[in-house]
Amino acid sequence: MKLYIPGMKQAFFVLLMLLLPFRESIAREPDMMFADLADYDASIILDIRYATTNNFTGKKVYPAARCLLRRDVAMRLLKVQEKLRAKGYRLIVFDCYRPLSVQKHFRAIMPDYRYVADPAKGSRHNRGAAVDVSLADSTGRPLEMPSRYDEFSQKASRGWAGASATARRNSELLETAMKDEGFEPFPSEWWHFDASDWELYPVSDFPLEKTGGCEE
Ligand SMILES: C[C@@H](N)C(=O)N[C@H](C)C(=O)O
Ligand SMILES: [Zn+2]
Repeated sequence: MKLYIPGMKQAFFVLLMLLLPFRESIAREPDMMFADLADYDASIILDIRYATTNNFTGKKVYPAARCLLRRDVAMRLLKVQEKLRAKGYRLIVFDCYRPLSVQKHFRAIMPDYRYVADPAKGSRHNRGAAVDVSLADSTGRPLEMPSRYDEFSQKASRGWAGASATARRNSELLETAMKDEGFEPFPSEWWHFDASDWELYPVSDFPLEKTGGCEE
């Protein structure tokens, strides 16, 4: 026996139409998971300064020297490393995901938007969508750059005219490699790069634990 309900076909069609945009939004949903870079590539040099006293605060701020990034952002950074290694270079990573509470602490010490983002808006680091990086040669020796990391002065600005030719060439090499994989250079800091789709990711404040804790 065939069951026939009047208007059934039309109702099915309307339901389908209602569900289509929902399906599209699922397809566009970004990957919110965090990845620990060390789980993927041991050739990237981790020099997580905020896990040491060698940073602009003079204090150890992170309990662990880890680079956590949104998974897709981490995959892009791995591609940068792969391409650089083929040319005889390696990435040095200074900072990745940074909890919002740490951003507030930094901002209290350095209240200048050119060097520390406003925690009211959230840094792209707080979203797991920014990295502070430099370059080393294949043996791990850091390359000359226009300034020290977190040197909050005009020396850190991209295209600073006072940089040596070598430092300029090295920072341009880094910039090109990062841009090629979808990272945007930050004008006042040669080391800082934002994932171009950073807006997709929410600001987070989970602590950087010694292990685990890779979720929002
Ligand atoms: C603090 C410095 N390393 C940095 O990452 N600055 C940018 C602007 C930020 O806070 O997002
Ligand atoms: Zn940064």
